[in-house]
Amino acid sequence: MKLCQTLRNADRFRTVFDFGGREVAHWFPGHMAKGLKQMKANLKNVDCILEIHDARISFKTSHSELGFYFDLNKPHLLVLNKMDLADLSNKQKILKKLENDGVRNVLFTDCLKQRDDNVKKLVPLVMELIKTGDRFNREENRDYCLMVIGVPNVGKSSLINALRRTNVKKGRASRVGGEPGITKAVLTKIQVSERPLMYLLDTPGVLPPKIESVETGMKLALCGTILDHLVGEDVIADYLLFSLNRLGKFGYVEKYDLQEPSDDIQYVLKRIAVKLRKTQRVKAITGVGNITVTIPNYTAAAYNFIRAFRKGELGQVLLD
Ligand SMILES: Nc1nc2c(ncn2[C@@H]2O[C@H](COP(=O)(O)OP(=O)(O)OP(=O)(O)O)[C@@H](O)[C@H]2O)c(=O)[nH]1
Repeated sequence: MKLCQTLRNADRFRTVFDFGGREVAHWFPGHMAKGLKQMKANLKNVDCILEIHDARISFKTSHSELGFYFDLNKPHLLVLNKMDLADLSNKQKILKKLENDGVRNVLFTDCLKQRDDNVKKLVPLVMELIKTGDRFNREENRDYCLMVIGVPNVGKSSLINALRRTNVKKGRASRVGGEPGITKAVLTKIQVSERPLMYLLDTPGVLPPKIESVETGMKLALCGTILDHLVGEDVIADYLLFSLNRLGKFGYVEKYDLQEPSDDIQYVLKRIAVKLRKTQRVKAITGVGNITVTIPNYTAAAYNFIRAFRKGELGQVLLD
């Protein structure tokens, strides 16, 4: 039954996405190199690195291409955040793949949840890693210091806030934003636990310098890592449709009152625009005078489609 569906889908939907000669280099601003340099310079002041990734792009992409890998001697914990948005039905496979890549310490988190049990596990887990490793020049320090690194908008500030909610019980420490690049202050030191006394160096979101494929760049864009306008909302929306169809996630059909799944982004955006009344009235000149016609606002529809995905309204996915 599943095989039949797969074969039917293979007939109906694109199996490869046409990136139209796009180049990733244009999407990544140069200031990120500065951020990376500052992080590297501060590594000697930390006991453990928290590398935070989006659980929807959790393994293939992140560790063949996105790993920061800059100090393999430091204890390292990979936090896969936004687990509420990820399809984790095959979690064991993800963990196995990561293990094959040499990543053994992994924690899935949902930082928006008021009390996430996994967030609670973070400090004890980090302590275990630090205790079994070598603190080098930090042996004398009574307090512990972590560095949180990750691409923009992945939830670094939210993780810090969740840690503080759990372990320090004081209000918000880090500003949380919906647009990539909101963590502007470089390397702010924030307390995240009282016992043991633990601080965390928050860093600005940076992309690793080497992103090999345009497809990885597009997945990052889809998850809100790169400012939409740098990539283009129309192409992000099309890649989203391509991905949903490929994964058999057809929640958009019911949400936007479509008759059936479609691979045609113009058609889907038109239906979304009609459903959400995102239409524009424009003047058209005809042979018999000016008339006003109503046309779909494709940009507004694409915006809504992408936002719905990012909020999890189109279902949980694993983009790798
Ligand atoms: N669904 C879901 N959304 C999350 C989670 N964690 C963070 N977010 C949302 O993701 C967006 C970015 O979160 P931030 O904490 O500002 O991310 P950041 O990595 O500090 O962002 P930069 O400052 O751009 O580097 C916000 O809209 C958060 O509400 C999560 O676990 N689940």
